[in-house]
Amino acid sequence: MSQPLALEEIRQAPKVLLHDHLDGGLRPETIVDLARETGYDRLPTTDPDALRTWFREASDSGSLERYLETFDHTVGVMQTRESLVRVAAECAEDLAADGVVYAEVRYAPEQHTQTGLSLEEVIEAVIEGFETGSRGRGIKVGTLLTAMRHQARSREIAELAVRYRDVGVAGFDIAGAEAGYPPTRHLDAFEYLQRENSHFTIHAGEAFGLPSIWQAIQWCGADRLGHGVRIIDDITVAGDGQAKLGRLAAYVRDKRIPLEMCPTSNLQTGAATSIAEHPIGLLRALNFRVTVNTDNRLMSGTSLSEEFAKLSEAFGYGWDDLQWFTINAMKSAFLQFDERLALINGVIKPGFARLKWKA
Ligand SMILES: O=c1[nH]cnc2c1ncn2[C@@H]1O[C@H](CO)[C@@H](O)[C@H]1O
Ligand SMILES: [Zn+2]
Repeated sequence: MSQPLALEEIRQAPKVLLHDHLDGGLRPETIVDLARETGYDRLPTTDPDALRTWFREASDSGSLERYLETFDHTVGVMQTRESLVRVAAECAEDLAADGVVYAEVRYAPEQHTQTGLSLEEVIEAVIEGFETGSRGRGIKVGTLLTAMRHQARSREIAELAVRYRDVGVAGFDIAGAEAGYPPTRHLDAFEYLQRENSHFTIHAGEAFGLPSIWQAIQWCGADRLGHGVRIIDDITVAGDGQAKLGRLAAYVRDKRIPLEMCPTSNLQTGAATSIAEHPIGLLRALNFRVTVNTDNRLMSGTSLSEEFAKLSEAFGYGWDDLQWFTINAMKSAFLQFDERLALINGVIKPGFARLKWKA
């Protein structure tokens, strides 16, 4: 196995991030500032370093439901226009500093109306923050509007995703606890989006298995799968190493349905046991359209470069593999084809060529 790629070098590579939650990536210092400014008094600690550690440890429970409880604090300080603008701007800055050239960042507008903001005000504040934070930094950021799967506002949020699609919103998603809240609960929202020629991804196959993935694709028509790790349950590997794909796994692979994989997050919620045993290794070897993502940089104490560094160490991935994941992600973006092509040919390929030439 070759030498793992160094983190500092991976940071130089032009990367693409499709699955990152706005309320899962705040800087601890900012949480403390915003709590003070907005009168939020339920933080477990007001020391930024201790807070950073608290989020990571509290997210390590092995259960998605408990993992999601930590979001009370980030969502709690994101209830004003100013805080949303700041969090979005800093998100763009942090991703750009990590070498991300294109990102789709998601959040649930319905969670940010506790002190009276309208859904439109929330969406406009986040778009403004991303514009400010991206300017001059060589990054383009689109947003995905998420509806919470245990709530009943998905149709309304889907309509907003369509209304704002040409001005900063790239698509739609559903998130939250998966068990007990199947994607078909929100079928009307997905059917509406399909009639509107709109794009969406669905968190599926993370805490719940194949039925969730099957519904997301065959009932709801998802363009991409958030996580999708449990597709592994439809693949058997024989003693001689030959893999046999069931009908659903074959469909996902043959239709080139993008999997937004988030390795570290999966270890924390119990969806995988270690990076080395993470299904991403097999799925990449079988040529599924795998992409690498962060999910929640704060809860997982990670960045996209760090996710790649861990994978390089566990699976021996080199520059060609990283470029493959990156081009997969760019091909899967909710962005016009000509813009995707321009980024692949004008930014990603030349960027990786420089790194390969140096190596
Ligand atoms: O990995 C995940 N699986 C399911 N839901 C998630 C995950 N990460 C975050 N959220 C949920 O999405 C909301 C909007 O960003 C967050 O508030 C959190 O509740
Ligand atoms: Zn997620």
